Amino acid sequence: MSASERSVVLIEDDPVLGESLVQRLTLEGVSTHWARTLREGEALLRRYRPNLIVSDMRLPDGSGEALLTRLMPELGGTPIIVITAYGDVAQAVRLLRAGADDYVEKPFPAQLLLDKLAALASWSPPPTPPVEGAGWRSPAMQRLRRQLLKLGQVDSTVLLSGESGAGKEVAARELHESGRRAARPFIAINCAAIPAELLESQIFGHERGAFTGALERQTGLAEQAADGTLFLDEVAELGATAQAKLLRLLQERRFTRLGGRETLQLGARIIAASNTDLRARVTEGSFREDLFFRLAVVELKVPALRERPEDLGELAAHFLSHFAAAFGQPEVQLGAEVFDRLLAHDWPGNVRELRNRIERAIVLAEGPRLESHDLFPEQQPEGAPWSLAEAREAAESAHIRRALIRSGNRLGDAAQLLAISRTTLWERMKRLGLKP
Ligand SMILES: Nc1ncnc2c1ncn2[C@@H]1O[C@H](COP(=O)(O)OP(=O)(O)OP(=O)(O)O)[C@@H](O)[C@H]1O
Repeated sequence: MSASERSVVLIEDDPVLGESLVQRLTLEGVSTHWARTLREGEALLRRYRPNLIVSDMRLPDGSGEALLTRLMPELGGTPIIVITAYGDVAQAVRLLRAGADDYVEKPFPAQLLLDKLAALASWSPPPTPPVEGAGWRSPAMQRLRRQLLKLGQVDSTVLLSGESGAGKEVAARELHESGRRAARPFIAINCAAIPAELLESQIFGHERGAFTGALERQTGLAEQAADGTLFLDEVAELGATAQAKLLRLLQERRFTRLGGRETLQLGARIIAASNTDLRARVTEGSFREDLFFRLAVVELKVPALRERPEDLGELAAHFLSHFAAAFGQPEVQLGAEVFDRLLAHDWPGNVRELRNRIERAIVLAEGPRLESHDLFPEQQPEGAPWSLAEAREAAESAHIRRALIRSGNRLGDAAQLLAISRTTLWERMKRLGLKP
């Protein structure tokens, strides 16, 4: 992996430590996104898919342990290094057991973290599973599909609501692909992921010289969508200026590139989505009412995963076979009692959470069969307390397994990924009872 591909989300409130880590990491060619609070950290984690997460445990708005334990299963196989307070061994053990990969104790030299990072940052996310017809069995999803099919034949603007990860983008694509614009482009914009100052030029494009750095004319996404579909995800996050521009775009169906004179026609159909209650945003005054009514010509709700248990089995099977193949694993199966556990879970992160729990479990499980504790590591029964040495060994062997999977079980390549010699790898595997 080239250095430019490495990325880290750092959650650290200490300005001096944070700044020095960002500087060191940037110098090493790692692109670093720095959050100073848990809230910011959660937003960055959802926005980027970093190669590595580094998080302090004591933050102004709460405990990093609670955040990571909650998010870990949703983060797929992404390695996590936690920064713990000096001497808090119990916390380090708890975090390693829940799935963290390593920890550093405060205070620590930046170099120590960089060394740990070098060993872990070789992780790269596997390809996203295709959306291939799984997850539409339940009555609620069948009803939704019938509505999408009808809407594909007309041009009304549609607002999709539903919890994060429920499948709003999947529904938007289904509408597009089953409709009469299917052969045209489908362009998705995540309004929350693009900084406000860039959003306008992303949507409308710009002319050469429109602002400093605009060296070439750039067509915007509204133009690229042509007479296909423009999907605006997380519209609730648009600022006041962007809302005004979007309203004008919807009213006039015309726009100009930034710094341009030519008036262009909007040919695309608009689908918008929000995982927060847009009506409530209107009531509290942060979302324009006139824009809301323009967007919500037809409103559809994508049901949460907990409301459609009939879809769980099929989706789980779909993700299992995808990730097993992506990691070059032989067929992976679910243990007998796992299905009941899946049904009992509340799925706050919906289908995305299911996908990421399965991805993480396949990377970290010890055998070809996934058991409940592989999918829900944060809910392990306490049992006999682990010593720090045991927790470290478990994290180490999980990390070695990850390297073996990534290198197709070639010891030499895995050793290189782990930045250790072949002999050292061999000895560690023997000590940990791992088979190549
Ligand atoms: N039916 C499905 N089949 C396969 N994958 C699915 C399905 N539904 C959702 N997913 C996967 O779950 C993840 C979340 O889906 P999607 O992005 O559509 O959700 P969303 O509701 O738009 O989320 P957000 O509010 O965070 O933008 C994606 O990785 C998507 O591929």
